[in-house]
Amino acid sequence: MSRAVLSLGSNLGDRLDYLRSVLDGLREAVVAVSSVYETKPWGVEDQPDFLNAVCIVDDPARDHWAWLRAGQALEQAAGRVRELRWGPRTLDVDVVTVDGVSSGDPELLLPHPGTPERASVLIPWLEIEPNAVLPGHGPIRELLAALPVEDRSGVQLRADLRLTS
Ligand SMILES: Nc1ncnc2c1ncn2[C@@H]1O[C@H](COP(=O)(O)OP(=O)(O)OP(=O)(O)O)[C@@H](O)[C@H]1O
Ligand SMILES: Nc1nc2c(c(=O)[nH]1)N=C(CO)CN2
Repeated sequence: MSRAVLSLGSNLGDRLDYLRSVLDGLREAVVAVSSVYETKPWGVEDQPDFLNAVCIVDDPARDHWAWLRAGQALEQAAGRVRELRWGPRTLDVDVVTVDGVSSGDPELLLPHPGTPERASVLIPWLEIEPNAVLPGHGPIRELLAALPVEDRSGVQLRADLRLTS
């Protein structure tokens, strides 16, 4: 029933391993995975750089709430402690979009409202889905082009780090 775009982020501990834990945990549902990017922190700037990636998952048995719960369970398994909003974390899994679903529920806003401003989501997403459209906002290629150049240059491909073999 639902195909979702998930954004993955980590800036504490073994960052790559935490991102990998998501792909391991959702293995049977993963249909596409971006490269890994090293990104300058937005929101709270005085914190370590993040590794970010985007994956697309598809599972007829899961609805949008199930994707949120799956992401939260993986965050917990990574020992994530909720402290500061936009602060450092071992693992962050955000549900960016779920096909055909829009939601104003604060527990699960869809599409995720931060997406149009976040080069750390748009760049990896564009890599695996170049023609993607963010519902209510337009083609992600255009959203990315509209961001300040310094936002885009803060997102660097780490070709040496791989999530898949
Ligand atoms: N699309 C969504 N994906 C993930 N969490 C969401 C979404 N919409 C709302 N939430 C809610 O956001 C709450 C806070 O999530 P979290 O601590 O990851 O925020 P954050 O990563 O600091 O900020 P941001 O959501 O802006 O990236 C969660 O309890 C969750 O229920
Ligand atoms: N570059 C980057 N910055 C962030 C990120 C993230 O994933 N990437 N996540 C945050 C927590 O919401 C805060 N800031």
